[in-house]
Amino acid sequence: MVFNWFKRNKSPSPEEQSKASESPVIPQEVEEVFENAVCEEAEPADQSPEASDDLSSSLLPEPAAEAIPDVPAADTLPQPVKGSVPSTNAPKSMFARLREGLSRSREQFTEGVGRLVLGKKVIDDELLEDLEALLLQADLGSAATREIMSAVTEKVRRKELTDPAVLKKALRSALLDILQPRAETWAPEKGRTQVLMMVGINGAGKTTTTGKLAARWKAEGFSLVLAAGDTFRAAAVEQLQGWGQRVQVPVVAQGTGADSASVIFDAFTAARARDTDLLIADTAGRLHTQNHLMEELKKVKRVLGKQDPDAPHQVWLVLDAGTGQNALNQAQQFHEAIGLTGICITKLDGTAKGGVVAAIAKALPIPIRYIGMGEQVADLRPFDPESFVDALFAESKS
Ligand SMILES: Nc1nc2c(ncn2[C@@H]2O[C@H](COP(=O)(O)OP(=O)(O)OP(=O)(O)O)[C@@H](O)[C@H]2O)c(=O)[nH]1
Repeated sequence: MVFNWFKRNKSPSPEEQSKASESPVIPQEVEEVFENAVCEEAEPADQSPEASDDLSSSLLPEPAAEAIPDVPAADTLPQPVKGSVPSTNAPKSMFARLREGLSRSREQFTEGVGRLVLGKKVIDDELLEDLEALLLQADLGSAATREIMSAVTEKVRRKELTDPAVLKKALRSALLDILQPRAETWAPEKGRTQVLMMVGINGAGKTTTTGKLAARWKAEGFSLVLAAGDTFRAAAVEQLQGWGQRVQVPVVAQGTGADSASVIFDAFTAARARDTDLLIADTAGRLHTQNHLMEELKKVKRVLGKQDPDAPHQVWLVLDAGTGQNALNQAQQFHEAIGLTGICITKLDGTAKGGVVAAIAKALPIPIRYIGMGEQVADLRPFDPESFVDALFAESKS
């Protein structure tokens, strides 16, 4: 029976299980769980009182009521751009979407620069001061602002930049210098089960990003399992199950209040047993200032490490761009606590604070993996500095 395995194995904690054996023996039931889980149609949930207890641990249950966006084919998704391929090579609709998504940030930043230079004949100290204030207002943060200002000021001093009308070009290039070192794509590999842990504060977009990534990689031919490690918010489990249903990816879940490390540990055991390429583990939202909750994340890491010393292979922080400079604090503190290997910046579509991407890129040596600018699967795009900057500096009307 699909739903019984986790119940029968609830008693030993992950730590106890891993003590028992370095390479855990995979019970036959796990195989059965997967055989059932990967079927095209999920079994209808048994509503009897007896069965309802078993439903606390489940794979591919009923879809969540919440609407999950349609999953497009892999070749229609925005692809990572390697090297410095000009972004103008990207399909127009995708660039248009990016440009549209960044419209509020563009108004704040680029159009702000346009207003500053309007009618100016020379780049003087007053203009440079106003520019500095504008960069800070656009949430670029002090370190990125300093770097951009020193690049611009140096060009002005050397008389390489005299015309206010070409200031945007200099800004574009300085911004690109900050962003380019953070563009590093990552994708699952065939041949070993990797774990990607998603972390972040409440509502940043962890569950949604987990679902979108699963849709992308499933469409690219990878096998996946999702772990509903957010055992705190009941709706998060349903939300992830809805994504699992939609993209036909098994979801390992237990009831609300279950031990998150245990859920993720079980999911990893099951994923390894089936040679699944990737386990994506969603986790509960937590403030970077809540030490006990940060300890919980460390426990998840520890427990996974007992099955595979390299696990979790990736730990990605999901940041809501709208939190502006606070996103920078979140990134710094999550990185200090658990060591991040990637950042996803969501909700760029709803904010004028897109400059925070530069603030994060400058402050932390962590790749920015994906940016989100909408609810659809295709709105989560691999981070490509060239097209990001192009979209930010695009003319409003074209
Ligand atoms: N506009 C927009 N909305 C987004 C984006 N990414 C996520 N969202 C929305 O943000 C809301 C919160 O997303 P969730 O994925 O539930 O966030 P979470 O981090 O899992 O939340 P907790 O479980 O409470 O910690 C949802 O309504 C998402 O649809 C984005 O890039 N743009």
